[in-house]
Amino acid sequence: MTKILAAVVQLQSTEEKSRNVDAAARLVTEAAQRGASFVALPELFNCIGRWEAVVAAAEPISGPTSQRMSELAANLGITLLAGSIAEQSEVAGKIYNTSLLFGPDGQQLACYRKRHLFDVDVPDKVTVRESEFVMPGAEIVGTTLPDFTLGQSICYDLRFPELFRALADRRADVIAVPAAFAFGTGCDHWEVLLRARAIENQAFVIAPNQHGRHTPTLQSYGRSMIVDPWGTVLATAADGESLALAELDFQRLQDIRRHLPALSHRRDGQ
Ligand SMILES: NC(=O)CCC(=O)C(=O)O
Repeated sequence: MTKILAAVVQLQSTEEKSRNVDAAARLVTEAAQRGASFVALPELFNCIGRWEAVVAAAEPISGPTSQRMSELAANLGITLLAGSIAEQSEVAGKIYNTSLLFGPDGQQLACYRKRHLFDVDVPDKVTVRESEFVMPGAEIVGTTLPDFTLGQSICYDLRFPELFRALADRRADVIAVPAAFAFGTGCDHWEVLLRARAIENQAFVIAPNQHGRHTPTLQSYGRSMIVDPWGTVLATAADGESLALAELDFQRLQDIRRHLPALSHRRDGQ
């Protein structure tokens, strides 16, 4: 198959897990009913807010949220990227920020732990120290699916082109960026970075984001997006909890790579 319909789910998650998981399930179901066979949820979709609340909500990988997502994928017969959840770690008081991938039979196909942690202090825009609560992941994850190879990242990873190049080296056709990208930085950086990563790695970029205010000091930018390998934005979510859908045409991807073979023009293997 050279074409599939993909969907990104935009959420305004809270600290209330059951509400968030129900909202996610409702929009994933709507996306599947509209024909999407690959659906992606945003970062920390099942609980976002104060870090203490996120840590308290952490689950093992095969916990209630992943079981619900596995069942959802199987019932709908779709491939589901469960954006990220807080995963319990071996260190007290710390979690992993973990993205899980489920196949159409409900099987867990991949697990990616966010590698780059958002420790920033941008005056009047955003101040966060994710590493106080989150352990960095070590692995780079690319998974070959029947229709395409998926590379995984999470949010702040978007600023590290070397991760995306490593995913391109693993032959990623689609790179997922589930995010809770901050409003303060998102206005200027979100779309530019997504389009740059798509163009330079000649891959579709699937970027479900959180939108709106989660706490008085934490606000996400929204504008969840699907970008094609030419850098064209194929779909953007409206503000609020919503969906954006777009066709991924893998023949077009191959054509772009053939006509403009920049990835094979790299010097010194870089
Ligand atoms: N959750 C995150 O990693 C946020 C990253 C972000 O907002 C950025 O500007 O980078």
